[in-house]
Amino acid sequence: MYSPFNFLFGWLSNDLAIDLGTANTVLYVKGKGIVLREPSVVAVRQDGRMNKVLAVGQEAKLMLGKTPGNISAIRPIKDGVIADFEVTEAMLRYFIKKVHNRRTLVHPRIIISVPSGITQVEKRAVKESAESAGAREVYLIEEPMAAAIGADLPITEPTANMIIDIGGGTTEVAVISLAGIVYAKSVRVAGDKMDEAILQYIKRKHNLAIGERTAELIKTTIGNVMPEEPYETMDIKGRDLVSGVPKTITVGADEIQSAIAEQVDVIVEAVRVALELTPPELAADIVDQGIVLTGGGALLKNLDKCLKEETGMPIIVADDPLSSVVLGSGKALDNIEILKEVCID
Ligand SMILES: Nc1ncnc2c1ncn2[C@@H]1O[C@H](COP(=O)(O)OP(=O)(O)OP(=O)(O)O)[C@@H](O)[C@H]1O
Repeated sequence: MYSPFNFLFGWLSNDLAIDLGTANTVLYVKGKGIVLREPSVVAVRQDGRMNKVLAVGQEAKLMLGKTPGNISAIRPIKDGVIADFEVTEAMLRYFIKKVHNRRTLVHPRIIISVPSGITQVEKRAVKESAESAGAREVYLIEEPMAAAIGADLPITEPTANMIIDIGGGTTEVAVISLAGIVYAKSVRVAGDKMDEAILQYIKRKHNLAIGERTAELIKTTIGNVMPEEPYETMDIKGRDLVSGVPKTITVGADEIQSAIAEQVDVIVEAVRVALELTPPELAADIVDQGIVLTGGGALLKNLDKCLKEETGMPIIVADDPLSSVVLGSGKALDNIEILKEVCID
């Protein structure tokens, strides 16, 4: 409900929602909406024992695979969890400062989304890195819950809300009812594993070495789970593994489909298992209301069609799948009642 106090509080507040993703970090400021979206990459130079941060986000991503010996472009989040604590903290500190116009005295309340079913140790790492980066209070929310709120599903109703969130590191499949998670499964197969599979395929089939950025570009350009003839093609550059010199080849969408088939199967299987384990009354709701697809992986061409064919359920791609998680976390932050119900310890 609108109130001048809420308005004023929202305006003065520095509270943040953060989707600390394997591929992208997205920040939402209370009262303003999404204010930052950058790749979760940090370029670090090793000076003896000290590490110096050279670049963060987009600038650092451009350096992936192109750095000289003493500089490394690090992705500190792996499979949805913190793999490098120090670098994650430096990245968070940089992003928080950036959205608060480099004011260092700001100590916001922060809500961060985490994969469902992560360990206590992994949760503590997220909380501590946010605290070290300047947070006053840290709340955690499970990604599928945040994605469901962000996709405007009626999570507090006694009805099944089924969500599939496909990110860079994890695919989360969950059924939510009455603001609680009835079923959740997180599998560590998502966009990154598809990129890796494309990279290996090009190496094996075409004797061409490519980097992970090129592999991702192939996926987002001609990646298609059910391509049709005439197949889309793309010219890609890499290093010929036989002659050792740079070379350009043409790949087709049919090839990329077979390269990522194993990863797509894992996702389909996770959804099938979730449907099998959902209590019958809730399963009936899913038949009526369908399953909502979020995360960057939802943009993979025809994945929705393939999931529909494999499960027989209606599949709805969220309006802005790359933002669902952070928008949901932001909504929770805006509403204390929801925040109390959906946050985890
Ligand atoms: N058009 C597209 N087609 C296929 N994949 C895409 C497309 N656009 C983005 N992606 C993929 O989506 C993934 C990133 O999605 P998202 O930002 O939701 O993940 P994340 O939140 O960083 O990861 P996680 O939730 O696993 O920690 C990347 O693997 C990216 O390549």
